Amino acid sequence: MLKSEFAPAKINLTLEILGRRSDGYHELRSLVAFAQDVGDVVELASGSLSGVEITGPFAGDISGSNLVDSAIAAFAEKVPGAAPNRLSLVKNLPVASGIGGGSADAAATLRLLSSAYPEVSEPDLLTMARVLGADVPVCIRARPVMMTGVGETLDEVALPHDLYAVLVNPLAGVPANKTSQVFASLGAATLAGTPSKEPTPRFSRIDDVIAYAKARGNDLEAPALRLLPIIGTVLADLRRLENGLLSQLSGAGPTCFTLFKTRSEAEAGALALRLRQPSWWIRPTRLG
Ligand SMILES: C[C@@](CO)(OP(=O)(O)O)[C@H](O)COP(=O)(O)OP(=O)(O)OC[C@H]1O[C@@H](n2ccc(N)nc2=O)[C@H](O)[C@@H]1O
Ligand SMILES: Nc1ncnc2c1ncn2[C@@H]1O[C@H](COP(=O)(O)OP(=O)(O)O)[C@@H](O)[C@H]1O
Repeated sequence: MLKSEFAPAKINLTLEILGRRSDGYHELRSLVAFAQDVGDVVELASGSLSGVEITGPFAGDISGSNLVDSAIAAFAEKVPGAAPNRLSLVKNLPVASGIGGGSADAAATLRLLSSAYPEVSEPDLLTMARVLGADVPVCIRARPVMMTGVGETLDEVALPHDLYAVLVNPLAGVPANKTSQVFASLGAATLAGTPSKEPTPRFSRIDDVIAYAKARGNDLEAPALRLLPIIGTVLADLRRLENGLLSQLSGAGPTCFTLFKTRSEAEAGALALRLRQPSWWIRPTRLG
């Protein structure tokens, strides 16, 4: 059996942008969860050459160098003598969509490669992850966290068990530098110092999560809507779904989500939306 790692979709249940740093990056505060059964798969393949072969419905949409290759290179640099590896990637997640697909793939690659090196710890992987992208550390964890800094500070959060979502992407054309355009369009103020840290929230019931997410929202929603107005249609359609508790944008978009209390409600929501919008990518999932 070849080894494989699941690379789950990341969902920003909230995304507050606290200000712009002098290096152009933004300090943020985000409640992040992961889809339990929607994601890419990174697998060790046979062959002696280092590199990645890509299959799956969105294999053709990755432009430029693949983050899996970058992760292989980052691992080889930090672990001298690491054997070259041929990997395969099943690309199930739409590319550049605000659910961190590339970051999840890079993180899954680092986890997979490290499984042969017990001396490589999670802090080592988090250090490698930081240089690959702001969202890669959180995808190393792949568990619910409060994410702060530019994405490198991770505080574990307990989410109620029964939290379900429908993820929706309209598969509209997205510009190559979408994330930096959305951040730039926000026009956030320059930070004077390090933002003060809030206590990590505690959620005993789903209603606590909904109240928190409603109050915090996603600060990138307005600039993302300016860049991709179809996000407005997605959110309007999601907000009409029966039993939906909250509909919001994830990351810099354009993927949006609606939260539900049960799997059957999420599945019914996905089915209803597929009838209205057959060309959209629509996935019900459990969050954790
Ligand atoms: C917005 C978020 C929220 O989770 O998610 P996505 O929409 O990408 O899924 C992330 O912060 C995206 O992380 P990631 O996609 O890894 O970003 P990077 O490749 O490091 O940076 C892409 C660009 O986004 C901007 N950027 C990113 C992160 C951050 N904290 N501040 C920023 O200003 C910068 O302009 C940077 O040039
Ligand atoms: N394995 C990969 N999967 C997805 N995108 C990748 C990958 N490798 C490189 N990329 C590039 O990274 C950029 C961001 O992709 P992605 O991580 O899917 O976006 P987002 O963070 O918005 O969900 C895209 O321009 C894409 O071409």
